[in-house]
Amino acid sequence: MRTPEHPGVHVRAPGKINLALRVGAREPSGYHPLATVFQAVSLSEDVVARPAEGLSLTVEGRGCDLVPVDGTNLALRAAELLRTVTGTTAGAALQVTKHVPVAGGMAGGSADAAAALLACDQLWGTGLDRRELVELGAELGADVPFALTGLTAVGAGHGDVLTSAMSRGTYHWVLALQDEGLSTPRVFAAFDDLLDDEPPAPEVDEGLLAALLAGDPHELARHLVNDLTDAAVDLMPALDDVLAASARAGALGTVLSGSGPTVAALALDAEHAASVAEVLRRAEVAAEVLVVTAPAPGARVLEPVRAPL
Ligand SMILES: C[C@](O)(CO)[C@H](O)COP(=O)(O)OP(=O)(O)OC[C@H]1O[C@@H](n2ccc(N)nc2=O)[C@H](O)[C@@H]1O
Ligand SMILES: Nc1ncnc2c1ncn2[C@@H]1O[C@H](COP(=O)(O)OP(=O)(O)OP(=O)(O)O)[C@@H](O)[C@H]1O
Repeated sequence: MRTPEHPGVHVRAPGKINLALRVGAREPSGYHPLATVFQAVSLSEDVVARPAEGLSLTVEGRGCDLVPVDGTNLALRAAELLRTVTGTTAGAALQVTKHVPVAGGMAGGSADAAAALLACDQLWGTGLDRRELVELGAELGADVPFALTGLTAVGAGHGDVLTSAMSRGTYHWVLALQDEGLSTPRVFAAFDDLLDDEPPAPEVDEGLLAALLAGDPHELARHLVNDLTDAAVDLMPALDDVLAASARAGALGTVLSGSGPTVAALALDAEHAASVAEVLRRAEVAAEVLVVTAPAPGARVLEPVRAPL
């Protein structure tokens, strides 16, 4: 009797915001040392991996027109890397559904890579453990390990050396999304251009970690910081209006996420978040305004994909 074909594996992986992003001086490798606090949010990416000959990819959802579907796509690169490392000859048809804005500073591509790694690992039965997947993820991009682990974590090195951070409670964020993205290497290059002196070695403020431990959004708001803000505004001057409007909208605090242009505004609770979001929408400084909660879990397998009837 013929075994029915595997219906596929559905994995969801979160986008992130950086509650703090401290950046040091460019290293000879071209990378910058970072000290960052990541928080995974409820805006996430979906990847379904189905059995197939060879590797193929479709991308749908928010900003999908801006996403390459060739071998440079991070989800395809992740599947290819897993094949090389494990020596499997199995294939997969990957279906990516995007919700995280493309080039928005929220690591959507990295979430796709994390989700594809886990989905293909499950589909092919390669049986790598979480630690091995995280190591593979780091080869694909600095933000991929965090998309696998999720929740709240301190990132050192290039952002890929993670230590989990204790966090109490649920945080309510209002995200101001832009239509246009910002290129991460360009923002780091602008950061270098704006420097007068060598920046100090980056460190995360203990006050921020204490605020997370206490579950105190007022205290957390006081410690939000991003050293890439001036560089991102330099490349996209309209961001100044977004940051100002977010501050005026009554949020506890605001911060640029990663290399931008997404701006995150912290609210006290769900009701406050809805009112901040409404004020921001009326200010017409963002292409889209969303309310999300955090921390969210890392890449995880969802219910089995149903076989076609
Ligand atoms: C800015 C952050 O979003 C903060 O979370 C991330 O560090 C960016 O991570 P990412 O998009 O996964 O970045 P990668 O794909 O690893 O790097 C893209 C480019 O950004 C610059 N880059 C990135 C990370 C880093 N610590 N220093 C850098 O200078 C480098 O020019 C690099 O070639
Ligand atoms: N699966 C993917 N989804 C989105 N972009 C991808 C993907 N694969 C490759 N890319 C390329 O990577 C670029 C950056 O993608 P991404 O959306 O992850 O940016 P980002 O959120 O600013 O990243 P980060 O916060 O990690 O710097 C895109 O402009 C696109 O050209």
